[in-house]
Amino acid sequence: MTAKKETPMMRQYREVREGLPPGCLLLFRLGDFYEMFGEDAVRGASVLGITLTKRHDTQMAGIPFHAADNYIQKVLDAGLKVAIVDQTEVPKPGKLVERALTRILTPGTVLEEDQLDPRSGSWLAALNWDKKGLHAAWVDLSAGIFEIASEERPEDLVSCLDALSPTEIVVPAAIFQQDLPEEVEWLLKRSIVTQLDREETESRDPAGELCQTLGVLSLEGFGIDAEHPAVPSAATLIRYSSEMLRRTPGNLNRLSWRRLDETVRVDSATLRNLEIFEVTKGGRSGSLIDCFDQCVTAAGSRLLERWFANPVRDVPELHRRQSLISIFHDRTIQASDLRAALRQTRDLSRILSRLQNRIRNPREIGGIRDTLRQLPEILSGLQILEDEKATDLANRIGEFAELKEILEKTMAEELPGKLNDGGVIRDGYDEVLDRVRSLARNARTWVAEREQEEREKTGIKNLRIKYNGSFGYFIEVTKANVHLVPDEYVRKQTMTNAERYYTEDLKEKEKEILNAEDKAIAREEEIFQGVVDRVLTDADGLRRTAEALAETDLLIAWADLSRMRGYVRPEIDDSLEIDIENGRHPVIEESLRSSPEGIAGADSFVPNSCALSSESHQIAVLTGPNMAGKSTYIRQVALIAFLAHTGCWVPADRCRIGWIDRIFSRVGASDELARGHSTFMVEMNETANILNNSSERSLIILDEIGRGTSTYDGLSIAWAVIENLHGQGPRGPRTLFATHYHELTRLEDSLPRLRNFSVSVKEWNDQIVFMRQVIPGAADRSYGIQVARLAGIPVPVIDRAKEILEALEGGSTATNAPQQSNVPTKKKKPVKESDQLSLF
Ligand SMILES: Nc1ncnc2c1ncn2[C@@H]1O[C@H](COP(=O)(O)OP(=O)(O)OP(=O)(O)O)[C@@H](O)[C@H]1O
Repeated sequence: MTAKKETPMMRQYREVREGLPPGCLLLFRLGDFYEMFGEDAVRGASVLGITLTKRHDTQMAGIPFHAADNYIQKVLDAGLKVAIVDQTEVPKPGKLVERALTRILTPGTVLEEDQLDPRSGSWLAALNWDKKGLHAAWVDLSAGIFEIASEERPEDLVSCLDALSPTEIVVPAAIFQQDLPEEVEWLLKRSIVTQLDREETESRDPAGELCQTLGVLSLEGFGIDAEHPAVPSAATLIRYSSEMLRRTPGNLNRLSWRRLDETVRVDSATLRNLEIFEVTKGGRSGSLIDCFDQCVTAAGSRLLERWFANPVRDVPELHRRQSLISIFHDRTIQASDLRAALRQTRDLSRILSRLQNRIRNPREIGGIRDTLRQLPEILSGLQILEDEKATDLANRIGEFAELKEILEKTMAEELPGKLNDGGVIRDGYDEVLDRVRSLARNARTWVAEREQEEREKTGIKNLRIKYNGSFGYFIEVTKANVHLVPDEYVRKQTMTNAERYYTEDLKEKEKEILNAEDKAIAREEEIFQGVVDRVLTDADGLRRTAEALAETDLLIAWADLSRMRGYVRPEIDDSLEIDIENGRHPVIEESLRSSPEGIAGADSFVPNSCALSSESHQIAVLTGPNMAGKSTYIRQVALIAFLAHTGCWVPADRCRIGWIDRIFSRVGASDELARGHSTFMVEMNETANILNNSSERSLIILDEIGRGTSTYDGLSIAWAVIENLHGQGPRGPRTLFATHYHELTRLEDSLPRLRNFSVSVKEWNDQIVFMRQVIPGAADRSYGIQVARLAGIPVPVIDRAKEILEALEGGSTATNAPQQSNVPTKKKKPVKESDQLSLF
């Protein structure tokens, strides 16, 4: 049997297919469709839910070219890459059209508007792990941000990456042959991972490669040594992105080194526990970031995400952000005018990134023009404030008067999404273009007039001259009037109800029109490219402007919500204290505002104060009934501390915080269970991390540690943990410890820097009323049974529980209750002094 001869087009296809990286779906442009063949077609059809067909034994599936974006998004969501082969010349009859691989789209390298979340960064990260620690580089190609970091303790860097939530991570395949730290494995499990071969990740001169892309002679200008252990990861990212974009990224000119000791470290567990970016059950709604995002521009929201992912210890920088909020807070009218102007701006930084990577779209150039139109108003809006920091912000915004004039002169007011649609360049700007356009217009008028003439000549009242892509211009006559058609009409196509004809002079005109239109589009393209090149000469200034606009938007949004919600400017200093007067939990406060009936009947948030000092009142042990508000209180303190380090104002009447190096939390464990650890193991791992890594500058919140094991073991561990955090020295980390172990309140007698607090409740007719107030002193009872009743436990069970409790507390056995010695009571010591407490 002879092998079937390969067609030239299939050769074209095969040549590209063979060179593609694994996991790619190849979309091959065939006229108005992107086609997939063979295995790609089978896979694509199942991912996209489209029909699989077969032609000459080859399986095929296609998607319309014009609707490709939606389909591409689905493929990327399924974790696959998409290779695009486009036609690179205008098809000519009888000749194989030239095609080329123009892009490989991967989740971390997409730049197209439709495939990016406007309010979230799109991070592509590269990791490497060796004896010196974990090394990483990450880039947002859609915004031109490029950073590296390296840490001896992998968990520190993992939490920094966790906050960024990379859409794709590239790693050398060999990394999996080593024993990876558990945190790294966990991070990789949650992302789309691309494994690269050795030759793709190793380079003789990674620093040199980086310099070339960034357009610099050395990395020293960025404060980065060529031997920095994360430099190879950064070079890997450049190589990988270049392969996917089919060119070196054109919008990277800076590399920053994220020094984690300049930031407030918030480990991954704490990010999740405090629901900073996502709520525990998944999704952004109800998270802290959601509560603080009231930006009017997408770039403002992305900046908020970056500031939340990178809380800083840099007190002057925090003061700068706070002062600007303060000005916008006080000058409401000016701030609202600025906001109105910002609302009219477009996403400059993403548009620029696309242009710099040769993804051009006339509407986006219109977006730049629309933004430039707003700049004078924004500039004067900032200058009018007559404030040094607002002026600094204004100084980062350019005017671009000349560029604006060029865009006004050249670009039409209403712009099409595609260059080929025509109508991009204004009438009157270019003589050549005007001439060809008027030829086309005249010819079209000729056609319209001709229709009228033909109707009169033939007496066919409903005769129409129409146009379609495959036949060009034709005359359409309904079947009933066919007998009136003159001889010179040439029949072209028969329809159910009509006949279609052409005439020689109509064909001549058609040629003239199409010719003129082609010429017009070619001329428009030439002018448009000139405009794009001109925009790019201002790229650096435009990018700086975009950053300043995003900052203005974010700070005005924060000022606005601070005013609406009654937030205050926190004082941040070098002290070792936290002093919050009437603090509130920002997310719960807002949710109570919108739904006035909480489960316990609360109708508004009850504020509570907090005073901690590493040197005097370092540890607060918080007791109180279930549902009283212990977790809420300790979380609210951590959230206020977190917010203060982003520059934001905080929900309190007054707040002073000595800067914090790390925020630790040990609360909740749900999603950690997925790692295959028991609740108790997770709890102990996290506690070990806290004990080993906290300093006198840290803030720790601990919620019921020790509850995952037997009461005595748990209590003993909790007791020893508090003693360790207190330590023997003069100071220790500021700590809030919420617990149901009332025995721990006795530590106040032996540890001078520990204070007891409780959340108050009142008893009324055997019911409890939650007061939500944190007061000095330990709680007297647990009220667990009353809370169980509130939760809907059946009455007989509640009654029986009461009997058992009474029996335990009174030592009676009349109710057939368990013996007191088997069940720890809340009021009694956990065990006999001699056999347990002597340990403490
Ligand atoms: N200060 C407050 N003002 C108003 N409502 C509050 C306040 N604090 C807590 N709440 C409400 O009470 C509910 C229970 O609070 P929280 O979970 O903090 O209690 P808890 O003492 O930690 O309970 P448990 O010991 O059972 O874990 C919260 O979901 C919230 O709706």
